[in-house]
Amino acid sequence: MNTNQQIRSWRYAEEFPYEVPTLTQARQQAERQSAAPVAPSVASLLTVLAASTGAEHAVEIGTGCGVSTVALLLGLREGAALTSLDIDAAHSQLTRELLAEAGLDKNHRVRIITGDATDVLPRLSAASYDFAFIDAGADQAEQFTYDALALLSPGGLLVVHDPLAGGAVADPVARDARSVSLRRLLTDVAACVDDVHVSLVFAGSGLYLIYKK
Ligand SMILES: C[S@@+](CC[C@H](N)C(=O)[O-])C[C@H]1O[C@@H](n2cnc3c(N)ncnc32)[C@H](O)[C@@H]1O
Repeated sequence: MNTNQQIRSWRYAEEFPYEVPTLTQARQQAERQSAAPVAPSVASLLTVLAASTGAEHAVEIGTGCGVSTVALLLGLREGAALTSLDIDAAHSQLTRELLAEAGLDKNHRVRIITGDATDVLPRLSAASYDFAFIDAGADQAEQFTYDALALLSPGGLLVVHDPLAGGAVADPVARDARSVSLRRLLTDVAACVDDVHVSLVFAGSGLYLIYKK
């Protein structure tokens, strides 16, 4: 495939997903609050991954205004638990209201926690989650990834959003602290071949999938 065909195919894939009204509502709210939501391609992938892994205990870092939260709940089986963290109380509250309005908090055990993931993640039970999603910005992504890996039980899946920091990581001349930290994260985790399977996926802003053996 040449570069033009790749760009055309990427655009087609990005515009492909159909979103249910609750996701559209969450997306509009996120845009009003400037809490950049995951792209439709990422939301649809999260739903498929949450459903296909059969996850029972999921954790999300970076609730924002709930686009990824809704996408995860659409895929999680009935009765599954989702703990979602955000440092911003207004984002947490808007997401709680959205989930209640859509009835998405009825068939799952949902906890929306307001707090800094730096403090909250070490207090969650280690090796007790089978799905984790990180979308709380590039600055702390490296630390949150290792914290989230400690929360996963063997067989669990960790999904890190935007691991290429909007393209900076792939730019060989970018030497800023974020790009260096994310490149180190990608390569260090991938090198742990006895402990993980990894895949770098370019949907939306990109995803780093880490399966814990
Ligand atoms: C890009 S938004 C998340 C968007 C959301 N995943 C969605 O799809 O709608 C990033 C969120 O991470 C939160 N955040 C940033 N630093 C954090 C931290 N240290 N602990 C918890 N949340 C944090 C921000 O408040 C913001 O709501």
